[in-house]
This record gives sequence, C-alpha cells and structure tokens, in this order.
Amino acid sequence: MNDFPQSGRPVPAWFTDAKFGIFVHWGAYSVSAWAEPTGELGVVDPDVWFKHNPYAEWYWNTIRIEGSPAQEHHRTTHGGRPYDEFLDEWKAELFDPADWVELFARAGARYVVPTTKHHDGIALWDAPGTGIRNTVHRGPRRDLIADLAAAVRARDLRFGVYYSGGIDWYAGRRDPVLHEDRMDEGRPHEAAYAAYAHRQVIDLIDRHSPDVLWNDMGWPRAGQADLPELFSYYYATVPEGVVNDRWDNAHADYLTSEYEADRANEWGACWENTRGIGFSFGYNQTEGPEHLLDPADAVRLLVDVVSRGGNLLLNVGPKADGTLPQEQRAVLEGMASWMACHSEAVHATRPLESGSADPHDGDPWVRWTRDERHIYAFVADVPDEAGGRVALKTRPGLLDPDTAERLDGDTVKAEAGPEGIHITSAGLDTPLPTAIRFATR
Ligand SMILES: CC(C)[C@@H]1NC[C@@H](O)[C@H](O)[C@@H]1O
Repeated sequence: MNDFPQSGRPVPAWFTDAKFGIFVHWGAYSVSAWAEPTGELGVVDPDVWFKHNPYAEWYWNTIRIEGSPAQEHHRTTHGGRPYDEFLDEWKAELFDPADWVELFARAGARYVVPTTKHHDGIALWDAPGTGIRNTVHRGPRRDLIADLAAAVRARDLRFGVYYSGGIDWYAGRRDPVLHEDRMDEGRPHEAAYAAYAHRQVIDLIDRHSPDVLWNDMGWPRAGQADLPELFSYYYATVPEGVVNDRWDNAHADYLTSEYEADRANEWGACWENTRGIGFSFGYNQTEGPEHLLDPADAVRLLVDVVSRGGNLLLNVGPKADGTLPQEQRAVLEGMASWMACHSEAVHATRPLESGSADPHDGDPWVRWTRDERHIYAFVADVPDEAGGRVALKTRPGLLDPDTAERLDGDTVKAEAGPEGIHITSAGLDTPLPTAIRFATR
C-alpha cells in the first residue's frame, strides 16, 4: 500500500503497480474531429490556447470564439449548424470494445478510463437527468460505457470513469471560455447543476463500481459540501478505488499532470501524467505524423514517468465509427511489441532510492527502475562512436555486473567501473530503450 499525503488514505497497490492506463476521449466531438494542431498544453502560449485550441473535444467552445479558424471551418464544412446535431450523426457502427481492450492489454495497460460525460454535457450512458441527450437514446443508441466496462473487466483490467464535473456547456453558461484566467466564468456552480452532477456520479458508481473516479475541471461550489459523503459512498462501494485530484482541492488520492502542465504535481509515491498520442484527446483529423508520438516516444515517456514514481494515462481518441485511428493503433502496437519482453521492468516496480543511480538525458538516454530482487537500467541513443559501451553512474557496489542480462535476450557484457558499471552491448543506439536487468547485491 502507498500512503499519499494529499488524502492520507493508503492508495491500493493495484494502482501504483499498474503504471500504465489508457484514457478514451470519445464523444459527439469525434464527429467534427477537428482542431488546429497548435501544440502541447503547458507549452502553447495561454493567450493563444483557446482561440486555437488543439483539443478537438473542445470544438463546441472553439467554434463559438469569434474569428477562430475552427469557427470558419465549422461554417464552411458544417454550415454553422448546431453542435448538438453531431450527436445524431455519431453512429459508432464499428465499435468493437473487445478489439480495443485486447490492444490496450497487449500494450501493457492495466486500467482503462473512458469519458462518460465531457464538457459538451453529452453522456455516453443513460445518465439520470439527461433526457435524450445521451448515446442510449440518440446517435449510437448504445450504452457505450457499459459495453466498454464489460470488455475491460472480461480482460481482467481495471475500469475507471472520467466525468466532467466542473464544465458542462449544456447546464452551464454557453459563453465560450476565452482564457484560462476566466475558466471559472464558463463553469456552472448553482445547486441544481451540483445535484445533477452528484446524481450522475452516484449512478456511475452504482452501475460500474469504477476502480478510478477521474473527475475533471473541479466541482460546482454548491455541491462541494456533499463531496465527503460522495467519496465515503464511493470507497464503501469500491474499497480499492482511487480518486484523482481535480475536485477543486476537496480531495485527492493522487495528483495529476497534463502534457507539460502541472508537472509540479509529479512527486511522491502516487501521481499520474496524462496526454494524447497527438496534441488532442478527442480524435483530430488534422493531426499528421509530425504531431504524434511514435512508439519510441511513447515508450520513453512511460519509462521516464515510471522511473520517477508515476503512472502514465495515455489517451486514444476513437473515430465516430468506433474504430481507433490507424496511426494511434500503430503506437499501441509498437508499445505492445516492446512490452512483450519489458513488462517486468515496468509493472509493479518502484523508483530507485535517490542518488543511487543517475538518470541521463541525451546520448545515451538512461532511466532506472527496481523491484525487490532486481534493478533495471533502460538505455537508448548510445552514440555510434561509443562502440556500444555505456558507463552507468551508480552508487559503488549497487549492482553485480556478473548478473547483467538484457530483457530482449541479446548479449550484454558488464564490468565494474570507477563510477559504477560499464556495459557493452550492440543495438543500444536506437531511440527505443532496452532494459538491462541486474540482481541487487
Ligand atoms: C486530461 C484530460 C482529461 C483533459 N482534461 C482537461 C479537458 O479540458 C480536456 O479536454 C481533457 O479532457
């Protein structure tokens, strides 16, 4: 069990052992599937962000910003018609949850978190209070959450739910959010909405006993007083459940960061970084290979996050028809090939004690993890001129060079050096990390 100072509640080991989850952003915005591939949150100038929002799931907001390219795209491509019509166009006719989950599992994911209601207020289940504004009564005419939950649990993965408690463009003001400094103006805080949202989260708990409650963008002020009761109900229903940190500081079993934003939250025994494979969570048809992680990027992101004690929640944005975009499938397939022989160096590991071995960026790229019996060195980008030799800086005596083994089965030679361990092995010059296992002394 891992204690976490935010909630003081021990975080179940399943979560800190899981290391890797898949987010799924799927909604009526997957029909429009359009945003400018501006860049990563935390890197793009906040003054530019909302008018040129790279998040395709924010389409309804972006098209209401005067002069935005999205507004022009919506006018020319969709005749400026109401966003709500995209729900009826959304058919999910090729949705095969078992196919998704098999790929997620092979890629090494141990939990899956779909959007149940994003900022557009459209529910992917027959959510109380939504009337026909959901995928059961319109569009797909399917309880997409129940279908995915069944497939996830059939594959022995954990199932969580994302819920946009803080923003709901149906229930709240419909003025577009123009700047992060004015985000609160776009958020509903009145009692009626708080009751509406509370009732829906309780319904998700009752239906699915979700292993993760992933709320987003805060919680309505009128409902804050009722959150302790909601969390108590959740933990009584799901004793091994975990709650994220986006409830307006009401509670957190763990902290989250998003792309390059809130990286200061990446500390302690339990945190999670999340991002899309490209610059968007919802499927964005304008993204090209230059905007996407490749498999090596995704593996390095996972290894770096895990080496520092975190989990990676990597997002896929399915198309409206229910297929995963081929370019996103390819990344997960690449991760699956790597994970086939590297899982033991990732899952259920922990960071090394501070100061016992140095990570390294550049050439070579080095990261470390450990479990009770082994220490794993991940090595990539070894310069050609080094002839396959790498000096791993470690505390003297930390590693036994005679126990060195490459997890992919290739040969590796190791010898004690003045600053730790020297290894010599072929094929470490690629961006895709290779793990070398050492027995701990
Ligand atoms: C991390 C992810 C859940 C993102 N949170 C903020 C949202 O505005 C964004 O669309 C996306 O859902």
